[in-house]
Amino acid sequence: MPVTLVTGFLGSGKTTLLNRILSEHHGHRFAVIVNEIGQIGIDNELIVNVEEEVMEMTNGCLCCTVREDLLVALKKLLQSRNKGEARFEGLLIETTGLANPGPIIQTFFLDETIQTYYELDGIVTVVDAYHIQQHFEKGMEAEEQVAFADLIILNKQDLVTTSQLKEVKYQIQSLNPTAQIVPTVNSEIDFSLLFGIQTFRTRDTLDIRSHFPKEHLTGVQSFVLREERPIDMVKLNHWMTAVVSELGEYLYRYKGIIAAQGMDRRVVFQGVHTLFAASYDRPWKQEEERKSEVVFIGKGLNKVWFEEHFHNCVADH
Ligand SMILES: Nc1nc2c(ncn2[C@@H]2O[C@H](COP(=O)(O)OP(=O)(O)OP(=O)(O)O)[C@@H](O)[C@H]2O)c(=O)[nH]1
Repeated sequence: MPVTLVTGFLGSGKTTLLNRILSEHHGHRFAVIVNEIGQIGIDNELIVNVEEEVMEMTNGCLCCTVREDLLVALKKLLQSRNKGEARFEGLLIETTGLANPGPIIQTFFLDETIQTYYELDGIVTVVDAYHIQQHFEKGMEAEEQVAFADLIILNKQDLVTTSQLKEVKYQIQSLNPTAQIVPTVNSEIDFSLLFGIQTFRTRDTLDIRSHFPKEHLTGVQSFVLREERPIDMVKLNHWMTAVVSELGEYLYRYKGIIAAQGMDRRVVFQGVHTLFAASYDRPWKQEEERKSEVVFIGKGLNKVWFEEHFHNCVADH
């Protein structure tokens, strides 16, 4: 069961998106888990025509206090699916103003049942094109949310001019060079884009979309490390373990394709904060240049230091 995490700043258009998913006839059935701080739960009244399964959690912020709740909700959904009470082919989890998706992601890797039945597919962030500048400037968690996304729904396109939209797109892409950006009005996105993102599996290319990374006001930046010589995986693993334990808090996202020494397959490695995983991917193609490329997105990172240490992971160095 593919699972998509949906996040975004207050008022950016998440509920609008979910309502569309739940009410439009698109031939797919999705289950939705929503989360809201406080007693009066989210937009339950707003979630109309609930053919799909909606579960609500009202126990505070999803990222810190209710992981157990999430586990319970996930299992409940599975049970009702197995009993034939609910039919769905994908799950969306809506989170409120999430700054660190790590604990939620972890939930999908730690529990055996969950691991067997669910597959975390990707992270979608809804951005308010009109207000995002303000959110960035005030140093709110909007930058983090943009930084860890795989797909950005750049909503409220109707409220900005073409040149403003272009500027916002440029800013977002320079913050997160690998995210796909889709401008929308009323979160009207092609639903097929929300599933099958497959970040947490492997992808064919790294899709570095921006070649002009820059440092943002609050110190969030991105950079790409490249190496043409084969990498020693033991050294890389050793170094990355130290990096995430030291700097995990500041590392919003990192993804890479590694050409490992003595390995005919590509190694894909990626992580969010302290969670990182490496896996074997397809074999290198004959005509393909075997090189390693890793994107780091984080706060206050010293690119030169990263470069030096990455180069130290070269085999026989
Ligand atoms: N002009 C304009 N308004 C929009 C658009 N998308 C959503 N809105 C409006 O913006 C407001 C907030 O949208 P919601 O979908 O409730 O946003 P949300 O992210 O769920 O908000 P929270 O639940 O507060 O986090 C609503 O009044 C929407 O009708 C858009 O593309 N253009």
